[in-house]
Amino acid sequence: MLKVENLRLVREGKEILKGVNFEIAQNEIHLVLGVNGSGKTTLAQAIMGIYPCDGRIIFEGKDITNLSVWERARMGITLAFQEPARFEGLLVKDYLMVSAKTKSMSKLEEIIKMVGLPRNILFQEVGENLSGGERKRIELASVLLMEPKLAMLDEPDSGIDMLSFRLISEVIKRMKGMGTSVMLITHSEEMIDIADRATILCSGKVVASGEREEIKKLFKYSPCPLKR
Ligand SMILES: Nc1ncnc2c1ncn2[C@@H]1O[C@H](COP(=O)(O)OP(=O)(O)OP(=O)(O)O)[C@@H](O)[C@H]1O
Repeated sequence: MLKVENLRLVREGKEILKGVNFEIAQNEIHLVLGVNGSGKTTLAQAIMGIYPCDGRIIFEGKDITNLSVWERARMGITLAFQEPARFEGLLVKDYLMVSAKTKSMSKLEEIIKMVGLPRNILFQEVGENLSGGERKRIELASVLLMEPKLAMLDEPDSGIDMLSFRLISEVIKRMKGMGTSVMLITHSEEMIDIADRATILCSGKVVASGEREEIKKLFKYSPCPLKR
């Protein structure tokens, strides 16, 4: 469903993506692994259309390289940020309602339960009062409510406890069950077990892409062979 061809991206004179090629199949959980600074977040931002880049991005057979973020979002692509949202004064229910495809309180309640949060959190503010883990789950709830075709999740596993880690893994599997393809960005190999396939990014290049177990072994052996 997504094909990235020879993607190149330069920011402030630095080449961050150096000709990235990879594909995500329909209804697949695809893990993008890479050490810090390998370009994972930049790749997701380029696919979302946040930064202009050279190369081609094909989504469901259409060339979307020159489309805006909003046009891509309308086509069913979404990106959940690494640092979850903070909006002082905005209630969780209102934050979620903006992105929800089905705008009903019962849908919000169902999803908030799915991500393991209590119903009353809907009436709290999306701000400092919530922990990082809670805001991560709210971010995940907002992605679920969008019902996207492709969800790119940037490090949903960072800064969370083991219990939340299991719950987030379950939610990602359910996303797949609901027909969403998932591009999962992480530098932890623990999340690889829920993936179907994986890609290793290193210094802005794809060094391997393929079956989960094969990539898991490769990453353990040599997480970034291009780095000296
Ligand atoms: N605005 C910018 N200008 C110049 N270089 C940048 C800019 N933003 C990011 N970079 C550089 O691009 C490289 C890739 O960053 P990116 O955040 O995409 O990596 P990452 O793999 O997601 O890292 P992490 O695992 O630490 O989140 C890094 O070396 C970073 O310093």
